[in-house]
Amino acid sequence: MQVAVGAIVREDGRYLLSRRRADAHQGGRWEFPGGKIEAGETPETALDRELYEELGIRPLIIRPLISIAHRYPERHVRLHVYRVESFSGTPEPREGQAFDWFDETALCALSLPDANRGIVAALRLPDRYLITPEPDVDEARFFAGIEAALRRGVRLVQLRAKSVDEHRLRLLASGAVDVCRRHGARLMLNGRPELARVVGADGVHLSASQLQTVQGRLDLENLYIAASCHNERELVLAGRLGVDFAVCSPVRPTASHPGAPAIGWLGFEAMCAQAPFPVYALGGLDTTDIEEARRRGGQGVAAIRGLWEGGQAYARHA
Ligand SMILES: Nc1nc2c([nH]c(=O)n2[C@H]2C[C@H](O)[C@@H](COP(=O)(O)OP(=O)(O)OP(=O)(O)O)O2)c(=O)[nH]1
Ligand SMILES: [Mg+2]
Repeated sequence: MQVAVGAIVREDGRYLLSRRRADAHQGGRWEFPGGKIEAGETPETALDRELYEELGIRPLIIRPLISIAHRYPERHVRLHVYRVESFSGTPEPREGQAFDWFDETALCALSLPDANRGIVAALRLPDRYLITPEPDVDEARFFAGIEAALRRGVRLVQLRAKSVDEHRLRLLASGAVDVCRRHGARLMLNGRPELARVVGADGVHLSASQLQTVQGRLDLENLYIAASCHNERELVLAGRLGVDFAVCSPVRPTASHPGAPAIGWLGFEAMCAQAPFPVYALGGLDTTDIEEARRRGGQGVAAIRGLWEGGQAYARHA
């Protein structure tokens, strides 16, 4: 079943959610308003009709957010989710449903249909994800580089330091957490979940090889979990593990991974269609590619060089 869904956002950043009728599928849970796409409709026209029928409003500015396929035991759905950034009219419960406006924290505490986990992640994540270049001995310059990116608006950072020992990684991670905190940004640690917790990181980023070793769902409570994926098999593993988002690469051939076969924008698009969570494009990209990544169904762009000091190389791995 194809479904059009609207994440309606108000000026104060709150989202409108309605309560599903007790006797409906997923009854009693909170939903983003929307409904079934009927024959002859596009997702956009269905969204327009549904929001009018359910709330008496007309969407004015909408932006594709994420597309999610989900199998409930009793039906399969594909949710075409839009961020509704402006609308006309005043929302009223035209079908007798309860509805309310929720900020991000309240949203995370609601009981939502299982398919909605990826919607909430997409709403909370930014459109760029900085991956740090491998740090060299000049740590001051390394932290200054992170700080400069944060000043340019980066809000999500992965500390990736593959060549350092555990002790130095811990120091670097603590320093990176501090810098990110000061800018209201989140830090993902490429490393062990225990270390992420100890240093106060916001999440852990798993390599594709770490993905192979985890069995079942990984429950890290309030830590974000992300993973690097290069093909659809790895995306399936990431889904089983319950990641919040993934990075798919390489979209273009890169200097840091010479010889790795590029997936191209078409490959990226196919991976986004498969993933029930937000996906960043990685590999030879910078901020000028964000629009393309979003058109292909992605959350945005992840980059080392492309988000670092205006694209300058920092070290040999950058
Ligand atoms: N509207 C909406 N549907 C969702 C969300 N998450 C989610 O899994 N779904 C599922 C639940 C349903 O199986 C399906 C929507 O179908 P529906 O039957 O409620 O659609 P509708 O509004 O056209 O319903 P109705 O007129 O028949 O009452 O999508 C969500 O956030 N919003
Ligand atoms: Mg509905």
